[in-house]
Amino acid sequence: MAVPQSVSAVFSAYASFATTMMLIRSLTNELLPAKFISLLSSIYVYFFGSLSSQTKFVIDESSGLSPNEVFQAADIYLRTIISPSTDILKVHKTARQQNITLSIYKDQEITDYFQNIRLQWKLVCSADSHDKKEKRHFELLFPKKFKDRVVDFYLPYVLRKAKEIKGENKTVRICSQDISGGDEESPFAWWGSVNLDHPSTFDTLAMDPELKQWIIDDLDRFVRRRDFYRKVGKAWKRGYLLYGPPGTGKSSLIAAMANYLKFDIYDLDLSSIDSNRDLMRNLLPTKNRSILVIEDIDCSVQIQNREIDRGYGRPNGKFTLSGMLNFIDGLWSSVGDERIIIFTTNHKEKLDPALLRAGRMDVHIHMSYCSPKGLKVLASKYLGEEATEHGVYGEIEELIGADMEVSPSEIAEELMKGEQLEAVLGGLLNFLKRKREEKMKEKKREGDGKIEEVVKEEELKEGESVN
Ligand SMILES: Nc1ncnc2c1ncn2[C@@H]1O[C@H](COP(=O)(O)OP(=O)(O)OP(=O)(O)O)[C@@H](O)[C@H]1O
Ligand SMILES: [Mg+2]
Repeated sequence: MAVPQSVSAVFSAYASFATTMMLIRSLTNELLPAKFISLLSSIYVYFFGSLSSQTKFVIDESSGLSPNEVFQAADIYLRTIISPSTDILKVHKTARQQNITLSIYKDQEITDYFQNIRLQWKLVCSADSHDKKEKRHFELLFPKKFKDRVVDFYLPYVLRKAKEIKGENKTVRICSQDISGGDEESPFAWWGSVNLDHPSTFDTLAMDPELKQWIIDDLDRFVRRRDFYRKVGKAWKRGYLLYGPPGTGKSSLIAAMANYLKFDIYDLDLSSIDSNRDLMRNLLPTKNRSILVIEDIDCSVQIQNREIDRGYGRPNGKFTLSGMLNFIDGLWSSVGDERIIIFTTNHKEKLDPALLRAGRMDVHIHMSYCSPKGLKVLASKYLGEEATEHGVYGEIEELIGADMEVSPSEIAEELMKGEQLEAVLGGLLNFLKRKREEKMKEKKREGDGKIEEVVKEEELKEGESVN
């Protein structure tokens, strides 16, 4: 039952009064009428509960294989309400963190107040006799009659607060099966993680500005649409296929997306996955608000189309990419929220058509060779705005505009070769000219080859007709 704040404040005063009166009563023996005392005590019990009417919630660190988000949120939230009276605190800071963090230590209690409800948190640790790993859970103690309010309002508030705090301090992490796990950030052995130190942001990405803006808007829309996905009964996920030649920024775009959304990246190596069960074991511990990345998908196709007869997976069944996607869809519909999946490939034409079918991947993004607009971003980022006003720049721009197939990564490499504007731009111009010459020679060779083939074919035909 909801209690208006002002009313409850009045009764709060009454309650302290009642407690005091009861104390006086026990000391002075029947100084106040018994009926009055009993009335005051029942008011106290109604609004504030008594020790015997307390409820305890137990919040385990994980539920099955998945981390328990309420535990994680409580861990973060409680750091912000530690009171000066707490006796023991845990102090930590990794090399990359800017500030020292204080957090609750085992068996320590922290008191919180929410809508006049007194809530007592305690971190309890116990050694698991099974795998000798320490098991942790929080206990949350509060008056029984507020159970609904705690579930409906307080815990969502803790989740929300933790999300805000995480957003402010979040360092984006990249998780991979190749990094050994089991640390505090990734307690499940098969996903180790390190901070993503990729400096790529949408600001530094050289690509068509309209396409860039479209992607940013698409991401914004995606994170805003929780209710929409719920309403239409779809898993809250979005799939992107990034395709294009090497060095055009596919991996950089993924890093920019992660840095923009502050989502962790899970880098999934399909060659290490044998079956749906194996895939499930890897995907279940991944967190919400994350990006699952599968790079060079065209190379994985062969691996994944192989027969499976290792005893797990379907014996002699096929584990295909599109089957895998169906599986991920199903899994995420039931346990995942706010997930992004990104495939990259250098050869879109080699992909399984089932994967390209409409609706499979929501968005296909072509990362192409550098355009004059892309050049501008790169030159001003690497050399400063003045580079684009330099005389040589116009020549470079012209070459790039004339259908040159040069990747942003090749240009970036040239731009890093020195600090002297003139020398660097001159170097880039020479590089482009050399590249253009090579290409012309190659075309000529191809042309000559074709002429030779035609001549040979005609000679053959003549020979046949003579015979
Ligand atoms: N569009 C771009 N904008 C800015 N820098 C870029 C861009 N593309 C490439 N680079 C630079 O080149 C490097 C390599 O690019 P990246 O790894 O993103 O390419 P890729 O498309 O993933 O290549 P691959 O197909 O070989 O995986 C990046 O670290 C970055 O410095
Ligand atoms: Mg890449």
